[in-house]
Amino acid sequence: MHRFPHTVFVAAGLRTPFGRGGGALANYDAISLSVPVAQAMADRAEPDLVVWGSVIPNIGWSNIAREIWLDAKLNPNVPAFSVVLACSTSMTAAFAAAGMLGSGVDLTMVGGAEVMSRPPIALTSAASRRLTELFGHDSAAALAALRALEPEDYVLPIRGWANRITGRTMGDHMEETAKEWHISREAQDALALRSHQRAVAGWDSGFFDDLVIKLPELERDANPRVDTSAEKLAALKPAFDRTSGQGTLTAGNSSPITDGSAGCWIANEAGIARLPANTPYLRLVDYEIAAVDHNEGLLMAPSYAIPRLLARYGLRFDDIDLWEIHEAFAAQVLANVAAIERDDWIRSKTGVDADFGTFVWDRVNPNGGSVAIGHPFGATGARDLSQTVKELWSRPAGSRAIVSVCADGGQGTVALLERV
Ligand SMILES: CC(=O)CC(=O)SCCNC(=O)CCNC(=O)[C@H](O)C(C)(C)COP(=O)(O)OP(=O)(O)OC[C@H]1O[C@@H](n2cnc3c(N)ncnc32)[C@H](O)[C@@H]1OP(=O)(O)O
Repeated sequence: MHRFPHTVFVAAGLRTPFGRGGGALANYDAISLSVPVAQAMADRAEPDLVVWGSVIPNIGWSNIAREIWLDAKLNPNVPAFSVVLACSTSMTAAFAAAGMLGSGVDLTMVGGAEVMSRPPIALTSAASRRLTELFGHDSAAALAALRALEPEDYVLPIRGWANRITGRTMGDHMEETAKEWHISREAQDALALRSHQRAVAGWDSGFFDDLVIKLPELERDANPRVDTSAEKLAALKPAFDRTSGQGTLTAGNSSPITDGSAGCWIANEAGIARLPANTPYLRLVDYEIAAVDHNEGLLMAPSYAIPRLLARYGLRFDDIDLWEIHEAFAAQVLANVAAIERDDWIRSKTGVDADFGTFVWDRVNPNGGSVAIGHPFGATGARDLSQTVKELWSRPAGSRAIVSVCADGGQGTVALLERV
């Protein structure tokens, strides 16, 4: 079975080091933080198309992909467009680019960025209507109205990283899902500790050296902690449910506020041949995008997408050599895996009637995940893809990987990759 009419490859790209919110990269914006990534990647090969995205809206631009490319002073004849699908933004950029290969588009640069340190402050529709009407006719009155703005005239579009419809944060939603799936604090902290230990080991062993560019302000991811431990994680107070005594999500087992930009390559055979000879790449066999109602769990869509994707190829858990699962929260990884381990749940929710066997936990995120590395929304998919490509590149031909990224809005993207 083939998803695409042609063979599609994902090749490892580059990213910035990921900075802590309010830290070394806080003075960048999503464009300026992506420029060095685009330049470093274009030094390796000029793409035929650029697809990029950033989740937090910015009033100063709309097509961020084109702005990055032009600010990077690269060939203006290369087209560029933007996509947004919450935390699955750069996964979606990859899928969009894969579908556009052919007819002169052989090599595409895809990715995303987020500067979570600087969420923009906007005005309500009513306040901006008042001002724009005045600015057209009476500048003095407009300036007076500007000075008279009240706190209720302002909007923080990403208020505490909240879902627009429910007004509740991602953490609030996940806390509810964790309770529903009986995900223990101990299991969450254990996953978080593993994430940090593996990310630190990945840096120490040089795994990240050719995946991450250096910036003057930061040369290595700032979030992975050498100084964390099971005891320190257990001592942290709940971050979202602070009052019931039942809260289990903490600053330690949640992905932190992060700044970063990441890219990778999507190409056909002709495009892969244009990359430097030592560039690792995998075949993008297929992908699945799922969407669920909020009440099913805001971050639970991967558990709908994964069974559908595995069943399409008759694969069982054991056939997947590497699972790269975005860790929005440790609890979200655990809840999604708990769901796909239950045959009855899979059957009733997805219509897939299959026995996938036993989930192999030690194949998950061998070089750390978003809890330790950080999660700049738009960049996470491209980071996950590059990390997967690099890891599976050292495995035998035929090895397979699943990359899974949950997203606000009850959506999720999952890719099936294979070492050729
Ligand atoms: C959006 C989508 O489409 C899908 C998704 O991915 S959903 C996920 C999106 N992302 C989010 O929602 C972000 C979630 N995270 C957050 O909101 C915030 O990080 C948070 C509220 C959980 C914590 O914020 P915070 O309190 O400012 O964190 P921070 O100051 O770093 O840590 C608090 C304390 O815990 C400590 N700590 C954190 N991690 C630790 C660890 N691993 N070990 C030991 N201590 C740790 C810190 O040192 C700090 O201690 P002090 O107060 O003594 O300095």
